[in-house]
Amino acid sequence: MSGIVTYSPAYTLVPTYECFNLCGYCNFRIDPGKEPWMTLSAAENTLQALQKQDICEILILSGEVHPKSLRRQPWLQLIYDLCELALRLGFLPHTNVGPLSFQEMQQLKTVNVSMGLMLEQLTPTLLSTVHRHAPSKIPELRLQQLAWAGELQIPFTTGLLLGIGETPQDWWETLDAIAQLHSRYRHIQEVILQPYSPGNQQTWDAPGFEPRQLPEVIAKARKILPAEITIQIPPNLVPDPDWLLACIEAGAGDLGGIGPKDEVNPDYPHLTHEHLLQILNSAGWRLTPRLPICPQYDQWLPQHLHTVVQSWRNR
Ligand SMILES: O=c1nc2n(C[C@H](O)[C@H](O)[C@H](O)CO)c3cc(O)ccc3cc-2c(=O)[nH]1
Ligand SMILES: C[C@H]1O[C@@H](n2cnc3c(N)ncnc32)[C@H](O)[C@@H]1O
Ligand code: MET
Ligand code: SF4
Repeated sequence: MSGIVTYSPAYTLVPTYECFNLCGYCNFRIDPGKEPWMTLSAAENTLQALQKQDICEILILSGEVHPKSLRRQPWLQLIYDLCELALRLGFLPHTNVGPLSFQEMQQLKTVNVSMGLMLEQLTPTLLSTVHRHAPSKIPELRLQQLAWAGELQIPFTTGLLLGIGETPQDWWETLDAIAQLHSRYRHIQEVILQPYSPGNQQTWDAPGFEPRQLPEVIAKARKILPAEITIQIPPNLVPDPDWLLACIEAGAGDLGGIGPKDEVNPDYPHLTHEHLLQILNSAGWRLTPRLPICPQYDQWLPQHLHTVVQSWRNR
């Protein structure tokens, strides 16, 4: 078999690393109040330097401020302003900053071409293990986000974090839940199958997800999810080229956002573009850049976003 594999040329902006959750596998978070937040002028300098490069997507990825904190509103405002800035400089923002209220999502819809939130895993058993100190990872809360994104017609990315203490049966149940929500709203663009990969900051001591298992999971996910949902895998977390190709053969059609730094997994740098191309081409696959929104969702965009997306499609 052969065909096309896509990726999104992306750069990640981090409004803040501080997070009130303490997921056992996280290598991203710092304690609240430890570091100042990103400033708009720093972001503007960074983004201006990127304008000369072939980057389309700005991924806004953040640690979380508690919904009841007085700092929640300024935090959301910063995220909004960063999206607006990215748009003004010609980029397409995709925000993944944890669970939001319906109103918060509604606001961010006006400055994002798509948004995302990983379900991680729906099994409640993780609430007494890796998610014991992570109220944002309550399964019902995350499912609610997917339903709200559907109601608001936000093109959405979700996914599973594999190897955090769940069983294979749990994978199929989480995938079924995504398929069901999608059949109601038709808003899921892509599902990320993310192998948990240990780093040197996390509190949980466990080996990573075995990447050799990934092709089987992809093949079964491909049967559970409808064909219009793309399965995405992060190539930097599948280190062996043969397993990477096996994942693609099994039905993973997208490699996600690829940029200079994987902020979530800083210990796993991406291959160079040339190396990745060489691996894929050697097996007959073509690697093509894509936008963070699929064409079938363009009609869901507010007019000002529709215009920016059209100009990217015409490049
Ligand atoms: O570089 C990364 N990009 C991540 N992305 C970016 C993603 O690959 C792209 O932003 C989407 O495919 C949209 O183009 C996420 C996006 C989401 O909506 C939800 C989770 C992730 C997780 C990661 C991640 O761990 N590392
Ligand atoms: C942004 C997304 O990154 C994922 N994430 C968080 N920590 C890790 C890790 N150690 N390995 C792989 N993925 C991780 C979670 O699924 C989160 O939702
Ligand atoms: N805090 C958000 C979440 O876990 C996004 C970043 S995770 C490193 O969903
Ligand atoms: S994974 Fe996200 S929610 Fe969990 S501690 Fe890290 S930043 Fe916070």
